[in-house]
Amino acid sequence: MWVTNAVSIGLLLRFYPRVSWHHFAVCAVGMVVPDLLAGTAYHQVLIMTSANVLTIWLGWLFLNRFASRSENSEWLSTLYCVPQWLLLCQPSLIIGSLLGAGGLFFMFDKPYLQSAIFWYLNESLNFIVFLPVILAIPKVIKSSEGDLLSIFLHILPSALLLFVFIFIKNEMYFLMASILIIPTIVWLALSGNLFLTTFGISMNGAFFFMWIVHSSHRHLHFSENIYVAIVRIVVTVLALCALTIAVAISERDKLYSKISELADNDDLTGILNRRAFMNAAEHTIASLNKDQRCAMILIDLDYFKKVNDELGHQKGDKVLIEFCRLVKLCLPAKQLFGRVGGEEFALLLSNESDKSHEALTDLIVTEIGKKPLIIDNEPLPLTISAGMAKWVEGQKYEILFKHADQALYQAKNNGRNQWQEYQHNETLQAPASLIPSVT
Ligand SMILES: Nc1nc2c(ncn2[C@@H]2O[C@H](COP(=O)(O)OP(=O)(O)OP(=O)(O)O)[C@@H](O)[C@H]2O)c(=O)[nH]1
Repeated sequence: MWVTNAVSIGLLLRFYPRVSWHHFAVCAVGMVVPDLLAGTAYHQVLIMTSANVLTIWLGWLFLNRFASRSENSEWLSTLYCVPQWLLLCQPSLIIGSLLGAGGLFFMFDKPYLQSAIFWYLNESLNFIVFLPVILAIPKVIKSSEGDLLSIFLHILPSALLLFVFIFIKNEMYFLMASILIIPTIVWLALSGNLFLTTFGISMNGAFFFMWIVHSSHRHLHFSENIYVAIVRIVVTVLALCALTIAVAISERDKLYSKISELADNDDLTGILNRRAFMNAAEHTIASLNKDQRCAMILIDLDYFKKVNDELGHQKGDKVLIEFCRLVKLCLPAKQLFGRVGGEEFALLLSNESDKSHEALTDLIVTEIGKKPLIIDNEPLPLTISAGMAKWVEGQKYEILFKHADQALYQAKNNGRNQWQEYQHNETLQAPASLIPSVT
């Protein structure tokens, strides 16, 4: 029963703006039926259901109007949204619990007022345990794709605990389980995985819920109720801390990958910039063994200054973008491609045979030179020149780059629209397949 409020608000928020009064009515029915089945008095059911539906409606209204969402309207994507939920749900929780417990007090003249404290505490716990899960699941499941083994391994300890405690019907075990699981939740939170953290927290909520169901706290004295209330507050605060840590870590990771993407990629073309290409190429070259093959190709657009001068810098930018798109289409996966100068680009081909390095260089130069690029629906003839140098054992990045540059220089000197291979005896050889263009 208690759980339904948080789950209902979560679902209503997920399906906003399709929510209408029908949905609140369905929530009410969902609350009335279990109470009636449990044999609760009609008046009592009416008061409790009204208080619950009011809690849902107010909570939905407050969250919907005042809580922040990210640009793509996703919940649970900003750090401050976790404490924000709690804060925004407070009025609905307080009003709902006071009305529910107060109504019961006036109608039945029993000491129901102190149960307002329980009503409120239960709701707070549920809001932390269930609301984030409902709001986060569609998003975090998406982000966890491809990591199923890790999800399984993380979930396993919680699932085992749950299994064990379901079959041991002793209320103290449930309480112990909800405390024992806390290190697992902290571990999940520190891994920054929102999905697993919310899963762990909901497991914890389940243990705790079972403890409440199995325990006879409803008939305890006020001082014992206070003890139960303190345990609830501790569990609630721990769950909130874990959730906040997980959100903070996943936010930090997102920010970090955004920053490194901005730092490594060229603004205009999106491919690696000079520094990132050099770092990645140095790393690849250092990891090669003598049996592996690798080649550096430097590519330069022919007479690019003319494009800028005649058509403008903006068109020139579009040419660079389109050129990169075409090269990427020709490239096999995991090959490094970077912009190392204004209109100069570098490729590091590895894990291919010598033959295919040559074939690939030939393909790129021929493919781009043989058809005009289409820029703003207009054809624009463009040719490129390239220099290729094969890696030999022990060679460093700088030397390989210098050799490719020398071969490029030779290709330019030989009339452009062609590629040259650097020869270790310093003599350069023109491939027969390409005819130099006249521009
Ligand atoms: N549109 C645009 N032009 C750029 C960019 N970076 C460099 N350039 C231009 O690229 C041109 C390079 O000119 P040059 O070095 O003379 O080379 P080229 O005209 O291609 O002649 P060759 O390389 O000898 O065939 C210059 O006009 C630069 O302004 C850029 O990001 N966008």
